[in-house]
Amino acid sequence: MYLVTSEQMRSFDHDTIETYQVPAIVLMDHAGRAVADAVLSHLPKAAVVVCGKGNNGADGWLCARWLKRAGIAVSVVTLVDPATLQADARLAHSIADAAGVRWQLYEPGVVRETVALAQATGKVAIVDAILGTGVSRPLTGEFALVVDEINQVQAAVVAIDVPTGVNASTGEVHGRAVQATTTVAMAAEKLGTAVTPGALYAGQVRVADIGIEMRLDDAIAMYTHPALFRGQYGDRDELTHKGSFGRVGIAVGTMIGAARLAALAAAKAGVGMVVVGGEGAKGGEWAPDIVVRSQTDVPAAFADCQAVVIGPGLGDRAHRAQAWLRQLADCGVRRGAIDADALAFVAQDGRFTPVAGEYVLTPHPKEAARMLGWDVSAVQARRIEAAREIAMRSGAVALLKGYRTIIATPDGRLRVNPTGDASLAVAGTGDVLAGVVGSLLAQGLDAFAAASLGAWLHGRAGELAGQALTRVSATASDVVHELPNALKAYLQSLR
Ligand SMILES: NC(=O)C1=CN([C@@H]2O[C@H](COP(=O)(O)OP(=O)(O)OC[C@H]3O[C@@H](n4cnc5c(N)ncnc54)[C@H](OP(=O)(O)O)[C@@H]3O)[C@@H](O)[C@H]2O)[C@@H](O)CC1
Ligand SMILES: [K+]
Repeated sequence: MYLVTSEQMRSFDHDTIETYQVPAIVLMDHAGRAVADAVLSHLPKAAVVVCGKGNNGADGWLCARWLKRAGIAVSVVTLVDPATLQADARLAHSIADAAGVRWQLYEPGVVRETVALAQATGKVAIVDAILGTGVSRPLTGEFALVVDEINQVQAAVVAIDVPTGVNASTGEVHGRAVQATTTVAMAAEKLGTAVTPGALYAGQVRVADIGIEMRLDDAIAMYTHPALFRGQYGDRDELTHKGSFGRVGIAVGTMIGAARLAALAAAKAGVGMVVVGGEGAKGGEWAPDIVVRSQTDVPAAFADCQAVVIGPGLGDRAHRAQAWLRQLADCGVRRGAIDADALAFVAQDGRFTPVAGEYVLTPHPKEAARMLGWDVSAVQARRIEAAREIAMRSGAVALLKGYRTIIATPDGRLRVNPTGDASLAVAGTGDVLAGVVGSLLAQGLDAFAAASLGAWLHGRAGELAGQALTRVSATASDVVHELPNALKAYLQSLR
């Protein structure tokens, strides 16, 4: 569940080698063995291991030896002349060479030909040992050619640590990347394969314990998991009453449907009371569980709430968001979810107005781009940086929506949400998320917890709606209906 950057990994490798006195070649041999096991699980008759010049390549040479011992017809294609290899990569090559592993120097077409020849005997697997955490620039020349060749042949591809071309820290793709079937990550999954676009290249990620000692602290990113919220959410005993679970205020503007979704979602996520107020509140049709306040003035309607949701369906009333936040703070209301059009009043074109208190901003990539003054394509290529920048500059928790939603805090902590699928790619699901996050904030969770648990529940509800109704037919209302089942899944994983 931990997600590490290249820099963190380098420091852990260094500690293990220097302080714990485990020689690097021992770690790499464990890595080679773990990758060989992953290759064998594809039941190939032959394997082609493609090695680069660094330690990722060293893992590849050692893996080739283990595959040979397992009776697989293995050959290495190397991008550099082994005579020029340095340090541990040189030793790894010698070990493989002494064991009789066959190898040849890369030339364009060689991977394709070697795989085609091997396919005569049965299933073939390719091992990507070209670049790991050391990738530092776009792939060009033979590195680009070999990646294209690997991606064109029909074979299972097992990537060592990260697929070549994926930046292990950021998930950016350096021009092109190996499309892996399986990625075997050493010691911990790299942040770059947890978030998009990197995640789309990694296939199934397995983590191998190769004996690296890791220092785990707040600086380490992780996947959101229910166990993180044990004791904070989900337990209710006989002595609790509606006042124990807070009141959330949902601001209603001109588009009432969005506010209705947010209000229902907030109720299903367990808040003690959902209050709607603002201009559109009185005219709307609300479920009987929703309390409608007659005040059209948002701060006055929500003065006794613990949290607010500002954004869903506000439309052209969103320009008042900033004044509302100030007035709410004066009444002691300093937590909430800010979404949709209201986000523009926190930031636009890179100009930020910081938000004080426990607030969660929930932009989708287009809204994030508008806030930062970036292109949407830049936000999608560098999602971690985008989320971090919004959090740091706004002083609020940023939740950047999309597959593998990223949650960042102003002080640099990071979570990646593992739940959710294409069922959520429909209008209104963002309003549902804002309602859930507001509900959790009103129940007392801090902004980081509310954002990460909110994304988790919302994502799981989306998956469940897709399973019940197909990803094509599932709507935002269906996601609301599945929230109780998402909550059951949450409670079950705490057992
Ligand atoms: N350290 C340890 O003890 C352990 C390490 N382990 C393993 O080692 C991996 C990290 O190894 P690493 O640091 O040697 O980096 P790696 O990814 O092999 O790159 C090598 C060199 O490639 C180059 N290069 C960069 N970009 C390029 C490009 N676009 N196109 C062409 N070349 C490019 C660049 O050198 P440059 O050309 O810039 O001089 C870079 O230094 C890690 O992922 C894991 O698998 C684990 O098994 C556990 C123990
Ligand atoms: K690799």
